[in-house]
Amino acid sequence: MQRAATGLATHCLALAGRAHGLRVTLLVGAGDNGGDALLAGALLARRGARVTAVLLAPDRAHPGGLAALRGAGGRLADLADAGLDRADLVLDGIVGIGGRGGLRPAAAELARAAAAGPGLLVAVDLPSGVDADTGAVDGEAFAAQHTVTFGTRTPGLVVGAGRRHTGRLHLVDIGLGPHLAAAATRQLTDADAADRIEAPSAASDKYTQGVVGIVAGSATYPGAGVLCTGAALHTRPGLVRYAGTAADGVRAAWPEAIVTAGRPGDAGRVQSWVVGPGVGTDDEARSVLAEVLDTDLPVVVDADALTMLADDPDLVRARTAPTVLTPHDREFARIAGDVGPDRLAAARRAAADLGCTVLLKGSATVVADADGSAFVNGTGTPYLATAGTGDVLAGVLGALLASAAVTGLPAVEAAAVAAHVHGRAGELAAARGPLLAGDLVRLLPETLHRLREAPGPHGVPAARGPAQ
Ligand SMILES: NC(=O)C1=CN([C@@H]2O[C@H](COP(=O)(O)OP(=O)(O)OC[C@H]3O[C@@H](n4cnc5c(N)ncnc54)[C@H](OP(=O)(O)O)[C@@H]3O)[C@@H](O)[C@H]2O)[C@@H](O)CC1
Ligand SMILES: [K+]
Repeated sequence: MQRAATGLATHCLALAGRAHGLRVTLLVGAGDNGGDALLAGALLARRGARVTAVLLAPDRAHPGGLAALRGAGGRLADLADAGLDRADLVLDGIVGIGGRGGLRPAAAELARAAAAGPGLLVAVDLPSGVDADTGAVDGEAFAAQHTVTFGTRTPGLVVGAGRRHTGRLHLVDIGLGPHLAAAATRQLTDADAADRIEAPSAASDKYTQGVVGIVAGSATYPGAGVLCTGAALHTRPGLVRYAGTAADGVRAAWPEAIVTAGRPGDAGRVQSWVVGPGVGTDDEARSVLAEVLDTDLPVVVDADALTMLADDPDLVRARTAPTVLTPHDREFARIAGDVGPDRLAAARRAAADLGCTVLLKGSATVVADADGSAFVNGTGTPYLATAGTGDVLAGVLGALLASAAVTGLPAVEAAAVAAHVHGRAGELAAARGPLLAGDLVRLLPETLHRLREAPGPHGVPAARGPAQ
């Protein structure tokens, strides 16, 4: 706890820019979260801050924290005299990972008053009122501008409403060890993603990198085919085959692809399929979807194919090869019912029911597998909410699944890597403002290069480009 409190106080000092004369209000619950706030408040008081603690349960406040604050010259105040209308900094130690259900009335009132006041709002470990596991908020929650969290990124900080209440996230290492890796829900780092994308070696040829087949777009709307094929080509420079009625548009845009205007069966040998973006939902599209799902190859089912699948989900249940569904919330609802406030649980439920991997797109994309293992994506930008970006994600994922068929990477990890890469490409493209989906395609090689150069756990780049 002392380590957590020291890290917390250090972040507060950096955010406030000074300690001397700083007016700090601590909102303190009865658990260790309140203890962290009291201990950090004591450290700030020793540096000259004017610290006031408001105790929600005076009889049960953390004794060590309370003694430390008193010893450092901090003072206690009633709920009615919290000073939130004049505080420079508010530390939310009402409740952390031990919280259950929505905030109780007194706690909710403090969260509201803090939000209405002028102080910088910093949550201790987790904004109070946010469900640590799901990010769901039932009623009121502390609207943090910054959250200082300990040891690991709790899923609730990055998914659902929790993400909006977290503000900027700061991680304090308290020596908990690698429990992120052991947790059922993980978040990839750049180094994790790079480790899972094999760089081509001198021994590679276009087949050993995996060949992806794309069924996307239509004669009238070739755009989805062009974006999806371009994304696959820029992710794995192996071989990309295209089959469908957008053949002319795709051929003109990407002479590197092998293109047929025929059916998937006419395309030649592939190791994975992407089916759905912009294909429509007519009888021809339905029969093409059935043909692709009838193969024993990994398949990404996206966009229109998800709409068609909603009429016959058994097409996926019957498969033995990996299937990855990539719905946004409305597509998800057609197949598996409303997403609801708990996105991870919804994705896990659908994955288990259909026996596949579900990549649920949104401001925080989550990926779940039938066995319950799951990833919360940590990359991206609101600018990604624009036409065609889903076609790009499907192409990236198809390419990674094709190489996964060679390397043995589980489909759920390929999906998590695809979401991570897609988000990083979005961040790169959005550096100068709004982005177009085509920008993502062009920036994929640079994005992958940057991931490989990202520091790994030992401070060296995770991967050093093509192996010799
Ligand atoms: N674990 C670790 O390794 C480390 C943990 N650390 C820290 O410990 C924190 C976890 O501490 P914890 O387990 O004491 O629980 P905590 O979050 O303080 O909540 C319990 C209190 O909240 C109350 N309460 C509950 N629901 C509520 C609601 N809806 N609305 C209002 N109140 C509600 C509940 O009340 P009760 O039900 O008892 O009446 C009880 O008083 C963690 O977040 C981190 O900060 C670090 O120091 C470093 C190492
Ligand atoms: K908190």
